[in-house]
Amino acid sequence: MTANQIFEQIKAKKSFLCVGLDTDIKKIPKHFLQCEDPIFEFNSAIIDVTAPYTVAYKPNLAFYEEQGVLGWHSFVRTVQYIRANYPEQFIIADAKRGDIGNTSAMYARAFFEQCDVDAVTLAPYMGSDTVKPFFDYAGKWGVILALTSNPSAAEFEMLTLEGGDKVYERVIKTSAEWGSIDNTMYVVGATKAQMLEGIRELIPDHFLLVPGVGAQGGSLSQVAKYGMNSRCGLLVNSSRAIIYASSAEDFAEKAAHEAALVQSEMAELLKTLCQL
Ligand SMILES: O=c1ccn([C@@H]2O[C@H](COP(=O)(O)O)[C@@H](O)[C@H]2O)c(=O)[nH]1
Repeated sequence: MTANQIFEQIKAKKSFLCVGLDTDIKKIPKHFLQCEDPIFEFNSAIIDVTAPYTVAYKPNLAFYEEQGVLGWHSFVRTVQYIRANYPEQFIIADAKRGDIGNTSAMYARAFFEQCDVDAVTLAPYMGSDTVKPFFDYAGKWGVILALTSNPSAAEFEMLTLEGGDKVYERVIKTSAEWGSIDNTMYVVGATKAQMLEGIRELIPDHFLLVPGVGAQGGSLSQVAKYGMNSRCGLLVNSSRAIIYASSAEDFAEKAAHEAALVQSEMAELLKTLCQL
């Protein structure tokens, strides 16, 4: 998928919501535990009700790997389900991969060949040879961690380097040369929304994946104010606040309601800030 195709979806849905499929078997409604593949059954129910309000899904691999081989199977089935039923949706494997070149090439094959996601999140700490193998696949994306949403992000990402750049700024400036606006996105946490203004000076045109609204308390309006560009340029993720809106029988209805609320705020922001 190209950046323009993502933008077309944003315009069509009036949404830049990414629903995070952080499916914790201990948190899903109890009746799913009788199914052969509870995580997949829960995910497909959530996807069916949230798809009208979202342009992307982001399964986080930790929640699947925690279940061993069965969890990987649930992950693959979830990706196949989205592809088959909602082919317009952008699928991000939140795996935070990155290793020496030949190993990274194996990660890229795993996610782009064995399992047809659109994008993988990447830790850039080890440098260009760890990220570039993901750019060998036309239409696929690497989503590079830049300024993350967690409280201890400052321990490394905010350190000032010789020359004055913060570590996350150097990550962005350097890695922006490795790929293009059609294969590189950056993770910037919604909990650091005001920093988006400076980040946009470095990368005005790149898409940003922004986690941290909802359960982590980041502000959607602040993210849009500081981070939106003329083609929106944002995918804002919310996981727990949507998928666990209720743990009772009405879980799907409540998840749809939460997603619809976020989408209507997004529609308003797109109208005001992006003239859409
Ligand atoms: O900086 C980051 C990078 C990744 N994440 C991931 O996004 C979701 C957020 O989930 P919520 O339930 O909406 O808080 C989760 O998968 C994180 O691992 C992040 O939060 N911050």
